Amino acid sequence: MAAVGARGSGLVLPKPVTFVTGNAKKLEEVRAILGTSIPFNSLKLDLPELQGEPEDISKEKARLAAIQVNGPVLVEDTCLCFNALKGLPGPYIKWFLQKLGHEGLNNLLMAYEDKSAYALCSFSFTTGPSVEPITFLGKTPGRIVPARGPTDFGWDPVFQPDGYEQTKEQDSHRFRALALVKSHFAEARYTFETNCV
Ligand SMILES: O=P(O)(O)OP(=O)(O)OP(=O)(O)OC[C@H]1O[C@@H](n2cnc3c(O)ncnc32)[C@H](O)[C@@H]1O
Ligand SMILES: [Mg+2]
Repeated sequence: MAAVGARGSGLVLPKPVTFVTGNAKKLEEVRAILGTSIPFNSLKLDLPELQGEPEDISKEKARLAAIQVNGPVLVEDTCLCFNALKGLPGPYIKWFLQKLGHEGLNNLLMAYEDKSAYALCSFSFTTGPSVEPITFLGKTPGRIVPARGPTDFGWDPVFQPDGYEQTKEQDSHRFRALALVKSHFAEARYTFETNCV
């Protein structure tokens, strides 16, 4: 992977990592999961999103974010995939949720016995605008249920993860994908020329 220079055996990046998202709840979860393991700044920006496969959408978000930030960026795209609908709404869940609401999401599966679904988080990281992003995936299997519980984060009320007794921070699509991001950072041993603010 390209980086600006090497100090010791780690790669030296010109700036701290910026996590780019327009979603305050995502940012809250990423902060809670990462703690101080990867120091990062955040930037609230709603990036345009490609249509297509989750990994490609996430990588393209990272490319666009890196151009804006002109430095290392981390981005994330989340899908909610219904197995009976062959993975749809998938990356388009934001718009389905906005237009149909929780009840409408349940109604999409009315004609099917199979209510199983999975949440998929795709984080992409790049050290800068000219570097191909790397993607880290985390998946949570579960099922679509009538809305219950807190209503402050997206489709949480209608998605019941298998083994849902654990809290989201301990075991979720986001947690699993971020575990891979952390491993990557530990292996690469990045250091930064300037401190995070
Ligand atoms: O700026 P970005 O990071 O793209 O933020 P976004 O809100 O547009 O997020 P996505 O494009 O990834 O769309 C995912 C949709 O799923 C929702 N969502 C994402 N993660 C979730 C989670 O863990 N639980 C519930 N809803 C979630 C989110 O609120 C969006 O409506
Ligand atoms: Mg988005």
